[in-house]
Amino acid sequence: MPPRCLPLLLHIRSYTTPSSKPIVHIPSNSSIYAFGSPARSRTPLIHDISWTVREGDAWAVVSGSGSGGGGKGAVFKTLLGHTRIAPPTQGAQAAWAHAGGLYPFLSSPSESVDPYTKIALVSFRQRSSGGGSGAFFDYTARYGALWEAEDRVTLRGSLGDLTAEKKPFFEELTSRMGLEDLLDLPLLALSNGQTRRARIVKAILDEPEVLLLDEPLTGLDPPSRSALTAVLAHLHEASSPRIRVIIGLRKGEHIPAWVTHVLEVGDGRAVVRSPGLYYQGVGGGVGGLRKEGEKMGEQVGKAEIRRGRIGEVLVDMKGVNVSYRERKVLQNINWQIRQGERWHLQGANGSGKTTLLALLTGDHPQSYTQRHLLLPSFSPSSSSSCSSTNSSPSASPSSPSTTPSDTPNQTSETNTKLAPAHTLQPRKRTPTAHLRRLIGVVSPEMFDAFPRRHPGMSVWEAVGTGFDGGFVPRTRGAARALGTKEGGKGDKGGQGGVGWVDVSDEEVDLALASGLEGVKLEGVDLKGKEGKDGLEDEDEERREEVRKCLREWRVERCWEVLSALGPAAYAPAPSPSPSPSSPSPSPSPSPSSPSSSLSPTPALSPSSQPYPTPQTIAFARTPFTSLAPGEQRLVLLMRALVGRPPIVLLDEVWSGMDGGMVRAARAYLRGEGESTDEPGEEVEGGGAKGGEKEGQGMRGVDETQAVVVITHWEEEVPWEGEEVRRFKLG
Ligand SMILES: Nc1ncnc2c1ncn2[C@@H]1O[C@H](COP(=O)(O)OP(=O)(O)OP(=O)(O)O)[C@@H](O)[C@H]1O
Repeated sequence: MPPRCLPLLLHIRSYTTPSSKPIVHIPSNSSIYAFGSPARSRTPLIHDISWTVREGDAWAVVSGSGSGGGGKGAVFKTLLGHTRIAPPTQGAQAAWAHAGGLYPFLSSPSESVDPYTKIALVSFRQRSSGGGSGAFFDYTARYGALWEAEDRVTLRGSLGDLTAEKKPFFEELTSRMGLEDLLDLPLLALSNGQTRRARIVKAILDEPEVLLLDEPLTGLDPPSRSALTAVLAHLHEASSPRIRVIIGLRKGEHIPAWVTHVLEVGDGRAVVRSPGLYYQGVGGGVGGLRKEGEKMGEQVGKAEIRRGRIGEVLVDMKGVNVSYRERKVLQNINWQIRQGERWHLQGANGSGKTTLLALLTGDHPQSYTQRHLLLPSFSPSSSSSCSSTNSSPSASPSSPSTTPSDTPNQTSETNTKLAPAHTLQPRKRTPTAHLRRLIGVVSPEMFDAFPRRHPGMSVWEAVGTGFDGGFVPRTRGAARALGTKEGGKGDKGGQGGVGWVDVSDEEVDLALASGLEGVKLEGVDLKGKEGKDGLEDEDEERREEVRKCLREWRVERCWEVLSALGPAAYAPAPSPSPSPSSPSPSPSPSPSSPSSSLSPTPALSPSSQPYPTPQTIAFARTPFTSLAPGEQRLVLLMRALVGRPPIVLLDEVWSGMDGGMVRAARAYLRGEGESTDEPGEEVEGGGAKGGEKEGQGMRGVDETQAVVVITHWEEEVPWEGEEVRRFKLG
């Protein structure tokens, strides 16, 4: 896409003299509140904001750290009329309203205009989910034949009817944005980057007066990024159509050259900066990812490689192909993924990265037709095992066996080691439900599809769905078990089920048949006591012990990820009250509510404090839907990690998160908290010097797990150098 200019942009409509009134105006020292909160009794989302956008300005709104992901989100909500702006005095309020309110340039004494019909937002969120109902929607539909009429709407059809006058502009724009060859594809078939570009093009063609683009460059490959930046620069200069663009960026993200002003939002404050000054305040790397002077990834990968810990094969594909009629998307792909490996999956938008991952997760129907696609599955013939370590999964065991014969019956002595618990099988023979348990996924599709309709689903419940990779909270028995009376309709667990995770009969069976790791199960004979009287009773007893054991491990895991990635890690607060950035009405924790299961091992704490802290407990109870999008993303990352699955897929994992969240997540993935808290110095030959707890505690992924990261930004991969392997799709 050569950087041609867009002459047509400038001539499509006759130039109209710009209004001398400001485009956006928030009077000095105003506060912004979520709707429904009384002015003086609640913490504002943003306080002391003064902001005026004038004709010709080009603004970027940047989330600073400590914003809880709601920083720029709160500003965008305000621009869309979804918050209440409170000027400091009644006089200021009256003057502001008289001058035209938030959008003075749209106020006209002669005609009444609803300004919000003139404003459009394109967010990093990809597709509309469940028709906006919050129900789960099948994000895998695009991989199969598209049957429904609505699924067959083409990109061209979705862009609306074109007048003859607009047609040249349309052609120029779609060509510049690399969409011309995709116009006749079903909208649903487009890749994430293609969809994002298409949505921006549609918004431009609709010619709003103000266009809000939240993280428009996220997920775009470098050529698409340059093309979009150039189009936006021309749009900024164009007098017709006159579209004022305001972009939202993460702190540290590259600020396009045409941006003239920056509004930085964080910690409930908004500060105006010039882009030049702003650059000085930002550390290196993308998205504020790297701390100054930080050298990434020296501890984990290299040490593990030295120790020869790179392990068994988890995925094996040879000659893999995917095509849709004549459109060949993947051709002859050979790839092996092993334990301990950290992969960076690269490729331009539309090169097939998501398709490849959908083969691994079994979501893609063509995964069944591959001749050589071996995936992990629970091995029915491997023996049970129960580890005394804390770092490995329960019903999501982490050490594979390439052949069932590698796993002879084990005694209780071997139960203290990582035990083989799953095996490689052809996709055809691998139940998809097993793949859901064995592969943790964060992706734009998952973010969009994750159901938000479940009444009051708490953060705890959302995280807990990661144990089986499903979408339905698993806290049915919580109210009874925890002895709470609060389990009303929609809150079956009482207090959001916090401190409880159900373990199904099927999971107990799986644990008994395939292995059970990471769980203290002293004295439980998983093989049964054959020949004794009352075998049935003993079986039942054993099953209940296994269930209890799994449940305790799961509860502990939930607290670990919530502590490592929750607000205590990204926005530590001195008191348990919710941070201003969190719009959620988190109940403050009552000292009586945590049951004994709310007090897991203090040694796992990221700081010297025992966890969970009151702040973490309050966060666990918060309704998932009330979180800012960045926080929801982080919760879905917790969900992907909580079961310690052997494979973790991180697709565009940082979008929507602020700098503090990204840093907390990277530190957890790389085990930085672990090395600071528990010295456990790594030594050649394995083990850890003086570190009984090596591999335990605050390490998001360990050497038995493989991670695949998909991003167009090298800097976004949490590991670097020789510890990262690269797989590039052409
Ligand atoms: N049902 C379909 N019919 C035709 N083409 C399809 C269909 N589904 C996907 N494609 C095409 O397959 C290609 C690969 O899509 P995929 O989502 O895997 O790309 P990607 O590498 O993940 O891109 P991005 O970086 O934008 O996320 C795209 O060009 C897409 O248009």
